[in-house]
Amino acid sequence: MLKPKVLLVNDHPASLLALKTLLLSGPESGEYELITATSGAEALREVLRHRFAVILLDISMPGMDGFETAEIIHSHFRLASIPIIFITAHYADELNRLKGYEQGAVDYLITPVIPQVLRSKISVFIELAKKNIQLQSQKEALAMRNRDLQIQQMEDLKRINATLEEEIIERRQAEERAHELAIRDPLTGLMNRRSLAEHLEHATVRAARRGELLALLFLDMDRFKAINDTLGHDAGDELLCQVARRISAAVRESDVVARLGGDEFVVLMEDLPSYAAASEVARKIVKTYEEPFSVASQNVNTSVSIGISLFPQDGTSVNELMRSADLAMYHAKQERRGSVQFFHEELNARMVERSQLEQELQHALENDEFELYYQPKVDAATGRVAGVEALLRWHHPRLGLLSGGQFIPAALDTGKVVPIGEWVISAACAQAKLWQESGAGLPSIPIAVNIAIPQIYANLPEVIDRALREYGVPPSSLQLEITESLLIEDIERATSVLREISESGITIAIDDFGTGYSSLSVLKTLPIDVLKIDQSFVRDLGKDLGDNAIVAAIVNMARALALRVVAEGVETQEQLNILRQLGCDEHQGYFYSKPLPAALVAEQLGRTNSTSSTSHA
Ligand SMILES: Nc1nc2c(ncn2[C@@H]2O[C@H](COP(=O)(O)O[C@H]3[C@@H](O)[C@H](n4cnc5c(=O)[nH]c(N)nc54)O[C@@H]3COP(=O)(O)O)[C@@H](O)[C@H]2O)c(=O)[nH]1
Repeated sequence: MLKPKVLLVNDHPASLLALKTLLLSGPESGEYELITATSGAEALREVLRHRFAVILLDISMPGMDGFETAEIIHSHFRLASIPIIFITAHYADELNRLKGYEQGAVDYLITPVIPQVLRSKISVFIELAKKNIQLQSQKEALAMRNRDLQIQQMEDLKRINATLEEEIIERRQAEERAHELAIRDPLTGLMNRRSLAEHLEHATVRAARRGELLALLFLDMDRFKAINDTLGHDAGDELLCQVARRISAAVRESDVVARLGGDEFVVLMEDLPSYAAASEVARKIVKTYEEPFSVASQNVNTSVSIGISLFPQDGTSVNELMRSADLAMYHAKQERRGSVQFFHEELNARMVERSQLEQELQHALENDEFELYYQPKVDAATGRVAGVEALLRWHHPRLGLLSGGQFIPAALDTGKVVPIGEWVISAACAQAKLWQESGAGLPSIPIAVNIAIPQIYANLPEVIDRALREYGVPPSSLQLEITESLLIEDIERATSVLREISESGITIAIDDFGTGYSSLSVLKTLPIDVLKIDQSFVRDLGKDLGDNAIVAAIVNMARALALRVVAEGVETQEQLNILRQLGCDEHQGYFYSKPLPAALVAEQLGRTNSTSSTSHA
C-alpha cells in the first residue's frame, strides 16, 4: 500500500533540520514519507506533484509567506482539503493564530514544539490519510470490479443476444420449413394438394370477377406402378422428379403445377385466351413424354393421360373442378393411354352406370349369372378346329347379355377379376371334361382362357391345378391367353409364375400381339407357345400394306422362335387368303364363327371338322 506523505516547509535550514530530526526520530516515522520544501513556491510545486496527508507550514518565509502559500494551496479545488498545520516561532499572538485558522489551518503550533504533541497531531492525519488511501484503493478495486462486472455483463448480454438471435433465426427457418412442407410436395418441390386447392379457390373467385376462362388439367402417368415395382422406389422417385420438370417446362411460368401424390399431377391455367389453349398445352405435355426418361441407367418409356375441366361450365368449386378433371382423366385412360379428354356431362352418366355395374358385379358370381361362350380357332393347314377361346358372357338381370368388353374393365378395377377368373378356369375345365366324355366325336382340343394380370399373382398355378384335378382333365386341355401390353408391364414376376405353369404342360399364348412392343429378348425369356396377332393388324389386311408387312414380320419372328401364330378377328375371305399366303398357322374370327354357347359351338365344331375332312380329303 502507498505510504502517506507529509510536507515540511521551512526556509530556515536549522529549523528545517530540527523539525525533520524530530519527525524522523518518532516511532511512527516509518508510517509515512517526509518531503521537505524551503519556500512557498517549492511547496506549491510539491503539492502539485504529490498528495499530502498533512502540510507543516512555516509562516515567516521570504517572498511568499506561509499564509499566502496556504491560501494558494486551498484555493485549488483538488488541494482544498489538505490539512495544514502552521508552525511558527514569531506569530504567536492571537490575531495571527486567527488569521492562520482563517486560511484553513487545522492547527497552529508555536516553536519550540513539544515533539510528542507534533507527532501525535501528525499521526492523526497519517491515520486519516492511510484510511483515505485504503478507501481510495477499495474504491478503485470496487470500480475495477464494477468495470469487470460491466464487461462481464456486457459479454453475457452479448452472448444471450447472440443465442436469442440464433434461436430466432432457427425458429424462423423452422417456420419457413414447416410452411414449405405445408404447401410443397417434398419430392418434386411442386405445390401440394392443399396449396393447389387454395390457389384454385382464389383463381375461381378472380376468374368469376373478371369474366376470365380457367382450365384444370388432371395428369396421370401410365404404367407408373409397374415401373416403380420393376426399377425400385428410388428410380420411381427420380422419374417423378423428371416428369415434374418436363411438365413445368411445358407450361407458362404463371401456370400452377402441383403434385397431388403418387403419379398424379395437376396444372391450373388461369386467364386462358380460349379453351383450345388448354387442349394445346395438354397435347404439348403429352408430347414431352414421347422422349424416353433416363432413370437408373435405363431408358424408360411412359405416357400420360390427361383430363381437362373448365371453369365455370364443368364446376365452380374446387371440388367440382377437381372431380370433373379426374373423371375426364379416367376416361382418357380407358379410351387410350397417352390421350387427352375434356370433361362432358355424358362422362358423369357413364360413371354412374359404371359404378352401378361394379356393384352388380359383386353378386353376379353368387347369382350364377356368368356363362362361357366359345370361339373356334381353325388350323390353316387342315381346316379343322385346333382349339377354342373361352369368352366370358354375363347374363345381366337389367341389361341382358353382356360381352367381356362391357364388364371386364369394371371387374379389373374392383378386383373381382380374380374370383371371376377362377370361375372361368373351373368352368373351362368342366366343359373340357364334358366334351371329352360326350362321345360326340369332339376332339380333345385345348380351351384357351383369358388371364388377367392380377390372377397371375393370386396363386394361379394352384388355382389351375385344383381345377384340372377336380374335373380330371389333362393340362393339355387348357391354354392361357395373356395380353402382351399388360404382361410386359411386370415381366419379371410374371415370367416365373408362367414358367411354373408351362412346365406343368399347359400352353401359353400372347394375346393382342403387336400392341405391347415387347422385344425379342422378352419373347425369348417368356415360356410361350403361341403368338396371337392383334385384330387391329388383321382388320385392314389388303387395304393397308403396312399391316400386311407387320403380319408378315410377326409370322417370320414366330417361325424363328418356333412359336405358332394365330390371327384373330378374321372376318373376310380376303383377310383369310392373305393370312394363308403369309403363312399364319391358325385363324379365328367371325368369318368362321362368333363366340357361341357350348352346345352351339359343339355343333359348329362338328360341321367345320366334317367340311374340312371332305375338302382336305
Ligand atoms: N380376363 C378375362 N378377359 C376376358 C374374358 N373373356 C373375355 N375377356 C376379354 O374381354 C375383352 C372383350 O372380349 P369380348 O367382348 O368377348 O370380345 C372378344 C371377341 O368376341 C371378339 N372377336 C372375336 N372375333 C372377332 C371378329 O372377327 N371381329 C370382331 N370385331 N371381334 C371379334 O374379340 C374379343 C377377343 O379378344 P381377345 O381376348 O383379345 O382375343 C377381350 O379383351 C377379352 O380378352 C375372361 O374370361 N377373362
